[in-house]
Amino acid sequence: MHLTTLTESQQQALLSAARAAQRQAYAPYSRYPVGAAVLDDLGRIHAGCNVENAAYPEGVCAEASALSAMVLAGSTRARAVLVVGNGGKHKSAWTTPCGGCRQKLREFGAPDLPIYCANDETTGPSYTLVQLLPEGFGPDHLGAQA
Ligand SMILES: O=c1ccn([C@H]2C[C@H](O)[C@@H](CO)O2)c(=O)[nH]1
Repeated sequence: MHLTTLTESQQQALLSAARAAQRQAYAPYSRYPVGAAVLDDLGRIHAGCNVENAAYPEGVCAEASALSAMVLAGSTRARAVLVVGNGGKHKSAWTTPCGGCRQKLREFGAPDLPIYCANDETTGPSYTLVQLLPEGFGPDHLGAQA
């Protein structure tokens, strides 16, 4: 895999944390379990899974869940994110963060925040946050720093 900015041990830890989280997903409606893992500025990993709801819009994405765990643990800086979903084997089907989650990542990540895609069998492409959310609005616009 090509998580070049991370150590091999961090890569493997992110991947296994996200895969373990995916197995815990509560996705009875979409049947599309997702796991996410965030590496924070202290080198810690925080995982999350999607948690759906009978009132569909109340569902929470895996990335949002992982970011909440990071904030709960006392960090507001994400250094890398890995998302695991099984959309299919075609390149276009890799699970990338939804629009809302791209904005949530913008709150806690630099423009070059690496976002890695994987499924439960293999790893996929990676992107930077600015690639997925160009010209995004963030804390800096408000004179704030997360
Ligand atoms: O990056 C993504 C994409 C989708 N989902 C969830 C939302 C919903 O529960 C299910 C289907 O969209 O997958 C995530 O958690 N993260």
